[in-house]
Amino acid sequence: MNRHIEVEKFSSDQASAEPATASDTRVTTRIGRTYRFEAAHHLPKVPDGHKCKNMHGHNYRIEVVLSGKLDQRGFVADFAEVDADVLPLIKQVDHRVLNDVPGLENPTAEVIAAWFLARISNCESVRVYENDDCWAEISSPAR
Ligand SMILES: Nc1nc2c(c(=O)[nH]1)N=C([C@H](O)[C@H](O)COP(=O)(O)OP(=O)(O)OP(=O)(O)O)CN2
Repeated sequence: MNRHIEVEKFSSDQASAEPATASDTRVTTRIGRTYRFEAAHHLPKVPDGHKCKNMHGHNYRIEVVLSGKLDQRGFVADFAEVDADVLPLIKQVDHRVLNDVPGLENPTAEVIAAWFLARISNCESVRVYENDDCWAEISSPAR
């Protein structure tokens, strides 16, 4: 009998809940943009004999995620604003030896992801692909 009452209460709570919309101030919306760059690197901290100790290159892909409430335009951020933050960073690494870039002396995918996260406003996470199969992702601490 008690179980029956609980089920009825749950159904009634569900029915009264407002469906969430993108402009609902209770919800957080995420947006993402993908960038690409090509760069050389070597990993100085791997043991001798590891193939990545040698200079080599990757066609990197990075996925940048921002989150927040919608502004009056209906944007978390204009993708053009994300570009304004990220493209100067891409310019610093594209067609470069990453080890020469300040902060990327040990340019693992993990370190590269952290380097971007620290430099992009309101960034929730960055995922760096070294190739189609291997990636590293870093997330901001909960805001
Ligand atoms: N956790 C991590 N592991 C490795 C990283 C890294 O950044 N984080 N990086 C490397 C090297 O950069 C290496 O070049 C990557 O090797 P691999 O995944 O094998 O990629 P390749 O492009 O060399 O792929 P092939 O299939 O060998 O052509 C290693 N580990």
